[in-house]
Amino acid sequence: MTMLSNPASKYRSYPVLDLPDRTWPNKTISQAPIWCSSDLRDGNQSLIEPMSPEKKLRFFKTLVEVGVKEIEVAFPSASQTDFDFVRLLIEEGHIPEDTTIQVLTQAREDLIARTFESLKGAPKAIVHMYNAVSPAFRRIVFNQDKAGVKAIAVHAAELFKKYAAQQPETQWTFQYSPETFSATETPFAVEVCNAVLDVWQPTAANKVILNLPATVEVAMPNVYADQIEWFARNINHRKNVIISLHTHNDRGTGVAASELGILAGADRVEGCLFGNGERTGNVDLVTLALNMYTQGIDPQLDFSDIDAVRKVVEECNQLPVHPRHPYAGDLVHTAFSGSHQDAIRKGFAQRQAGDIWEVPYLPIDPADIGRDYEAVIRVNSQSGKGGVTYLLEQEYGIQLPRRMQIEFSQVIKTETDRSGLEVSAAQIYSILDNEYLKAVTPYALQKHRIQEEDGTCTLITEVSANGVTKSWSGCGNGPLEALVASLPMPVEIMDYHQHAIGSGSDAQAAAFIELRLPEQRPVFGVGIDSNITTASIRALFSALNRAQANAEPDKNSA
Ligand SMILES: CC(=O)SCCNC(=O)CCNC(=O)[C@H](O)C(C)(C)COP(=O)(O)OP(=O)(O)OC[C@H]1O[C@@H](n2cnc3c(N)ncnc32)[C@H](O)[C@@H]1OP(=O)(O)O
Ligand SMILES: CC(C)C(=O)C(=O)O
Repeated sequence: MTMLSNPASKYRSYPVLDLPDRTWPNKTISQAPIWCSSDLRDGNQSLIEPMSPEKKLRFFKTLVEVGVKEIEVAFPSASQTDFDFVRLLIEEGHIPEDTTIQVLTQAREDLIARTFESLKGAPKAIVHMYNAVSPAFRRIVFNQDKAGVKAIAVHAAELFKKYAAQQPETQWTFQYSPETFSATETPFAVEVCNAVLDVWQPTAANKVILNLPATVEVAMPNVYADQIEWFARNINHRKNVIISLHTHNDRGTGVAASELGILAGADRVEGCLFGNGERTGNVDLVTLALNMYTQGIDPQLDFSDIDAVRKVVEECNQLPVHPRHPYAGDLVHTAFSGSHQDAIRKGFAQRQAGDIWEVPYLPIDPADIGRDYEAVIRVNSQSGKGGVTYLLEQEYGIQLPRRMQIEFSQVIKTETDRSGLEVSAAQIYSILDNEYLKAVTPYALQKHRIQEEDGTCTLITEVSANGVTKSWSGCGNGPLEALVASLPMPVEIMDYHQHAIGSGSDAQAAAFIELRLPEQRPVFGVGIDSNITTASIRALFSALNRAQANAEPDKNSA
């Protein structure tokens, strides 16, 4: 089999509503929805190995810590493990007062009875019932017409009332999902939901949740948003109904669908952390929440330590979070490429406390979600001067002058091109050390002495020149001028910079000198020492030796 030249012979587009007066495109999200995690149900049912009770409990506690207030914890009629987990939460008192557990059941009496049984003694609970209502499911799965499928839902709604009445100690919230909602004629989905509401009779004090799943994502997110808006306009008891979204990600637009669904009037969102769930997953609650956060909206979920949350989720699901996963992936705050690094470095440098976040290429301050800045810039052969400079600054406090940034990044690029690998900050420093600080041939400074008299400085150096010890002496207005005067060859100083590294008694000085021998291109030298004059002298020798190395062999020999 290959892809078809005419896919229309096999695939068709799903129903699109006629909604010319749609309002959602003009809206913005201004507050967080009610969040419901389905990690322990939809997420769990899609795992290679479902979670053990210990893992489920660990995950549950993490969800509570993050701030999720509604947590779908099980499908209690599906397995003894799920049933027992609900019992454990209730009997061992793991459910905080402000948190409501939710459980799912098919619309079948035996399963409904078992589901209510699992909840005995719960102070409050959301009981969630579903049946698929789309044409394909009516025909293929239920072999029922519209009336038959509606009757399944209505009958189950009646059973909910019956079983709930037998456990009056619990404060019940009922939830109904017309499964495959997004692949259903929206008027029919409304018709079924209205029939369920006729049974449940929601009130302001006891609202009903109508959860509208994109069970399989079958169309673009704008189509889903139209369906939500149409549904919200036409459903009875709108004020007493919580419209909930449950998007999957088959087309890769689960997040977009939920966001547009919120614009279209939804009050609540079900999903999973980092997007686990059937097939391509449920909508990722972390991405949704942090998308809001980066628009200045309090998401009411706390991901201040996103890596700790990720660790729990990865260990419980036994699935890795992709390195490129929005916000949480290992590489998502990292720039390897030169122009990105340059812009990020400038963004950080120009930031003032209290500024609106505006660091190029970083939609969120990694520190807000517990990430440090170490991984923001990493250097490989795609990198430029900005990255190299940033790492030396951050890790070693060394601030290369601008022209030296250009020169040194070429030194690094030669190395990364040769190896094809990333270079760490430590490797960059080691290259700087070998190339500049250890540039001691042909001239190795042994010692120096400075005398100052009547504003004139005399500098005497003892130098090993090609292994022969020599003494050079020169005068000038300052040590550097005196040193240049002492050299046995003409040199021109093109640039000079110095700065302190660190503070207090451990402080060091870094000096950078750009020097040119006649008819040669300028090169930099670097010196680091606790004494600034010594650092400068070392920098000059470093530059001189590097210039000599570039010079033709028999030129300038002393
Ligand atoms: C989109 C979702 O994620 S929905 C949730 C899916 N999650 C799960 O299924 C959790 C695990 N499920 C299970 O362990 C099992 O399905 C059980 C224990 C719940 C039920 O198992 P079984 O009794 O063997 O039934 P099974 O799941 O195979 O369902 C098939 C029957 O139920 C009917 N059915 C399926 N869904 C529903 C529903 N929501 N409401 C009413 N009937 C339904 C089917 O039409 C079929 O009926 P038929 O036998 O007359 O043809
Ligand atoms: C049960 C429903 C909400 C579901 O999981 C889905 O449709 O994906």
